[in-house]
Amino acid sequence: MVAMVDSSPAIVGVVSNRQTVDGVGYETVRVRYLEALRSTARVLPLVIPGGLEQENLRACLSVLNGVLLTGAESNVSPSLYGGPEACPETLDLDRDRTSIAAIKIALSSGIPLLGICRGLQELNVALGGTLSSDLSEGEGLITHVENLAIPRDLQYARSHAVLAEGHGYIAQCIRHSQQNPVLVNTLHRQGIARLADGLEVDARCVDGVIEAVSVKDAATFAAAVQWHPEWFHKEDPLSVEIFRAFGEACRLHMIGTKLQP
Ligand SMILES: N[C@@H](CCC(=O)NCCCC(=O)O)C(=O)O
Repeated sequence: MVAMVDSSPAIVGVVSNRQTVDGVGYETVRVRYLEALRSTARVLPLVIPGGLEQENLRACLSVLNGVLLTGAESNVSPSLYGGPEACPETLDLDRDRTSIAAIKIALSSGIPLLGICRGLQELNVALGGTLSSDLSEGEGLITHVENLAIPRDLQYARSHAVLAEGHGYIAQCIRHSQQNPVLVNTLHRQGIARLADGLEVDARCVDGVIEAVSVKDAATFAAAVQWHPEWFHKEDPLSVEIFRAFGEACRLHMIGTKLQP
């Protein structure tokens, strides 16, 4: 008798951005994130549109084995963490609604979660933390924002060191990659101000800014980074480590759900 091997891939939802160009609305995801999921995490990405109703989002997550929260130019609405009012053009309330709800459902159902840049900020806010709306106003902080006047590859070049601390998922990835401290890229204006109680710090920049976090006592991989591992997902040892660890957790989730009666 020939044993049947199920080769279907784990499926990872990617929350998209709502953007308006020439008066027309679009849901967008940068292709680099989808490529990192397909070729390095070895999972199948599916886009989750922003602004989904709670019921439909639950239905969506019930067939997923992981959630990726990408970076975005838009900021998390300060109304979600008691911050100062922001210009509406800088926000994406549809994405906020979907991401925050998706984080809560994923964590309560043991679905693996990876946040990148805005995704890290969403995770902190979803769990009750706050954000600094402009890190450049903090005394003694290095520049964390990208220079938009230079070519894209240079904007994503490694620019400052982060040092692992604790034993969370990203701290482990950094140590496995055998580079600690490790140089990362940086393309964000905002950052964590007060860390949510449910999170632990996995890495910090030399200036003290929190650069990576893990969910305390999570049932599975649930972590986020402030830098952009998707940019070097094929060749950079730490980026490969992060996407592989996430992919592995998604496959374990898939096997677990298939074994359930
Ligand atoms: N707007 C926030 C988050 C910054 C961020 O996620 N940048 C990534 C932009 C590129 C991308 O979409 O991947 C902040 O300024 O801190």
